[in-house]
Amino acid sequence: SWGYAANNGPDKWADNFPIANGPRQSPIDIIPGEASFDGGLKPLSLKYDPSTCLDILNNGHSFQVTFADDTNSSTLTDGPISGIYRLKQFHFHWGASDDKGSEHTVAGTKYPAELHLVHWNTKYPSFGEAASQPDGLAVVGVFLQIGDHNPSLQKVLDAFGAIKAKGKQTSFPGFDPATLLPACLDYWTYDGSLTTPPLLESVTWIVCKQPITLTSEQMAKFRCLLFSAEGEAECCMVDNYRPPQPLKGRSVRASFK
Ligand SMILES: O=C(Nc1cc(S(=O)(=O)[N+](=O)[O-])cc([N+](=O)[O-])c1O)Nc1c(F)c(F)c(F)c(F)c1F
Ligand SMILES: [Zn+2]
Repeated sequence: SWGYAANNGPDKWADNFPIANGPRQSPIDIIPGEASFDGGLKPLSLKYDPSTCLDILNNGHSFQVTFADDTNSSTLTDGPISGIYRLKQFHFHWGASDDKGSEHTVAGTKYPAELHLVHWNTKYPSFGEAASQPDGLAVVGVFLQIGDHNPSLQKVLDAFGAIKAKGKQTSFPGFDPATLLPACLDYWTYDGSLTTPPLLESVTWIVCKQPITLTSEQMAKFRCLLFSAEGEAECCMVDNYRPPQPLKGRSVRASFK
């Protein structure tokens, strides 16, 4: 199946997922000078309840922290979207070294990693149903850059021992994802897609301008996870990012001047 290696990586995804060459694919290179300020864009409203945090899982292409999404306890509202979107999970994309790893880039600049908080539109009955609708998902992207130690992220890293190999999962109660957000929630927004197969074109992307920080030692811990399952030849989980895709006429709006 799909992955990030030469034989099954982003350049091969179109073989099984022809939408890979579609009109609203993600990620993209964000060029700040070409984004248009939209005064009608509202500030993001992210309200997360730590008691909805369930577990942490190595899914073979990243690790994800999954949330109970049967009530409106952890939601995204306002910003560029209308209605209520529920948080389903968050995960990251990162590189084999600190000079690459993010999916979105900013005027060609790559960050060492990118956090994705995946939300679904509650006008649809379920995540799966929402994921097939053009306004079904909203993903908040946050860049990571090397700097100060990140105590909140350290709680996530401390769980890695239990999820080293593909398919491993462990309970992860009481984590507050709001502690992973930057202080300033200025953002760029555009219509895009999932950046992993099935690459569904159902995502309103909301990419924060301000990165969060972590140390190089913390970043190195991400690279201890494995793409491979127990008993298989060990393959380090690195470079699990799709490169930027053609804009194809889309406009990118900025919530800030
Ligand atoms: O739930 C999903 N989460 C997800 C999205 C991305 S993403 O990079 O595409 N993203 O949108 O941030 C990356 C990872 N990850 O762990 O790397 C993820 O686990 N993907 C997903 C799916 F797996 C399906 F089979 C499906 F039918 C569907 F609708 C989906 F949306
Ligand atoms: Zn992602």
